[in-house]
Amino acid sequence: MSGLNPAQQEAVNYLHGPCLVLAGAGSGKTRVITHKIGRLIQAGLEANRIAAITFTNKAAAEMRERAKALVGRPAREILICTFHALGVRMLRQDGAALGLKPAFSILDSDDVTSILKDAGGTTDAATARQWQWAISLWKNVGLNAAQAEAQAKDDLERTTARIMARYEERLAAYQGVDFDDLIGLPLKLLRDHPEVREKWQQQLGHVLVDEYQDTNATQYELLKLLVGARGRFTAVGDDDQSIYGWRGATLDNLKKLPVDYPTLKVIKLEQNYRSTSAILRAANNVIGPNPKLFPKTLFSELGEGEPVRIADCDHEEHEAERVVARIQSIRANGQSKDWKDFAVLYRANHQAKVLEQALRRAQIPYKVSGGQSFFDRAEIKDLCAWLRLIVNNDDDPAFLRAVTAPKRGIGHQTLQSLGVFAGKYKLSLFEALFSSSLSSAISSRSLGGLHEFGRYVNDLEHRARHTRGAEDARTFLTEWLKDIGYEKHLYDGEENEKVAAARWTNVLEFCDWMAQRCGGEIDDTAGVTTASERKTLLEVAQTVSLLSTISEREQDQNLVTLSTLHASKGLEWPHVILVGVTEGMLPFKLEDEAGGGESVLQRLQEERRLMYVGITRAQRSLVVSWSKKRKKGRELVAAQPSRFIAEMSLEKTSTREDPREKLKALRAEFAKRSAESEAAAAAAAAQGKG
Ligand SMILES: Nc1ncnc2c1ncn2[C@@H]1O[C@H](COP(=O)(O)OP(=O)(O)OP(=O)(O)O)[C@@H](O)[C@H]1O
Ligand SMILES: [Mg+2]
Repeated sequence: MSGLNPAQQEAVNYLHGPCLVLAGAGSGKTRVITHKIGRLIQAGLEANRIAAITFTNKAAAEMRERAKALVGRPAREILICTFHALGVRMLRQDGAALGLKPAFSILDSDDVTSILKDAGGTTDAATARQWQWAISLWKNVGLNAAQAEAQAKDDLERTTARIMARYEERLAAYQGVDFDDLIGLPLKLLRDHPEVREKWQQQLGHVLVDEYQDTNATQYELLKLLVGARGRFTAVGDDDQSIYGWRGATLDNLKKLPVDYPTLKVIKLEQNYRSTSAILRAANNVIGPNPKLFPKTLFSELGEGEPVRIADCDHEEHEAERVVARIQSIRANGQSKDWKDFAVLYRANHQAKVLEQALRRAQIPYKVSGGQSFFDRAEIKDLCAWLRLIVNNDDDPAFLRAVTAPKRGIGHQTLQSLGVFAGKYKLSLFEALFSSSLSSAISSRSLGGLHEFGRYVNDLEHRARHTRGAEDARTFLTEWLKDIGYEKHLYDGEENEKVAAARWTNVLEFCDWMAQRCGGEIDDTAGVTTASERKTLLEVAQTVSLLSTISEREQDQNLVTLSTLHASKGLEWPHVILVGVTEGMLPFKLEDEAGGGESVLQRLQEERRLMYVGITRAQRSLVVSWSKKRKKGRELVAAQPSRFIAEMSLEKTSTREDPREKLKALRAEFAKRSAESEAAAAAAAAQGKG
């Protein structure tokens, strides 16, 4: 119980009923979850009967580390994962009740787009993505295609609902599930199959949920069915940090809890342990104008600290230069030595580019989180497609990708004929390939190529099933890449040799990572299998498509973080710089998109929460920067500081950084450095002589 205040202790000790911890940023909610895991184990609950649900894989990995430090070995048996990974586990174990094979495929967003293009008869990706968006929102509120059509408000919605019906048929045929199904199908499973529900309710002794404010309606229903009438759960959250409304998350889940669980114990935490008073005041001022779901007060005992600074910049590049100068000057004056003490946060992914360029020029090491993930790279997607196909032969999108990566003389025409044939006989592409009547549709030469491919996949599957442990996996992967000639394929397909080499390095890194998983050396943060046991390549391949980042490895590296505000949730850094706090960027274009589902006011409130999340990531220093020009398409337009800057109502003690002062400091810094390097050169020369 050390390291917990009385309110936290109360939450941690309340073991046998429903409990909600509702509190502002940095008040130790996540700490309550990790300590409560320890307390539950101490009270005799078996580790494998505890489930802790986090918002991202990365948060799960961190929580597992903390749990390990608290309870030691049993930590590996606790189910610590996202709602989606929990869904995967449930479907692998019990999906048969829904007609799902244990080896079903998880389709990523690109797969979904291409299936929708096909289902809706368009080649336009933008249109397909619009459908995708609408379908996802429907699924998140628990509507199926028929229900969506029944409640459609206009022709567009009706058409989309019909496309959804065709899309769902295809998923069933592929044995594929999309991300929303990872919540929707487990929910259906528990609803419609009492014996499965009973099993899970018996199995789970306590469920803990972090970032509860960002759960959606289906996740809430799933949670309810998992915990059953006993309601042994602990949810922690902060209504002021709800920032995924646009993806279907709803604060109704907070309002419903006391109604659905009349014995709910509500605990509030008021002390913030993260930020200085100056930072906390700015945060409280910003969130002030939002309507209050629950009244909250937050205080800090970390002292007043540095004033929050505002940086007025001329344009984006100028902003990026000042970010660099800020980081360098904090390091120069000895306040922080580590790169990992810094984070630069922004509203939209595309804002990272200018920052990356400036950091590279200054040779500052950084990582981009919440941006393009390792698994989104073309070469990694190729390899994943092969692995998916090995795991589930009926995965048509994976088939189409693998059969052309690398190209093996099977042309577009052949694949199209194969597709038509498969459609006619309701077969997957892989099944169709071995059909005896396929020869009527395809030339014998092409048929030879297809059969060879099919036999090769079967052979790989057989070998992958019997490849266990890191060393064998390494051999398998090396041989496989050689067999298919993947390295040559990369170099042939890329004019720039450096780019090809970088892509090949990614491939090797991926294989290494797969091998480590086979050896049980890496915790499986998706929680699909238990960590630390040796696994077969086939088992590891099954979980691959769910893991969206390899960033677990980056965790300990000493790098500056660039991140979207959304991806920064739950994290903290000593020094934070919020960039692009410019009207139109944050809040993001409110007017342009007015008339959507939400009102402009609701959207403004969500943007304000996003600003609050950003400010409250900072522990010791915070700079908020904006620029007088912002990009609108290709043009630069005049811009105003965000209204949130005024809303922070910084007192007079807060400084607006004066660029001239900065320049003076930088010049001094430059002079100091050149003196240092001259001295170093002189010393080296002297040594040379000696
Ligand atoms: N009782 C405590 N004593 C000292 N430090 C604490 C205490 N509780 C939490 N902390 C520290 O305060 C910081 C914030 O805690 P934590 O991340 O759990 O807050 P949170 O409420 O989950 O924040 P967020 O809303 O951003 O997710 C962490 O560095 C944590 O270790
Ligand atoms: Mg937290």
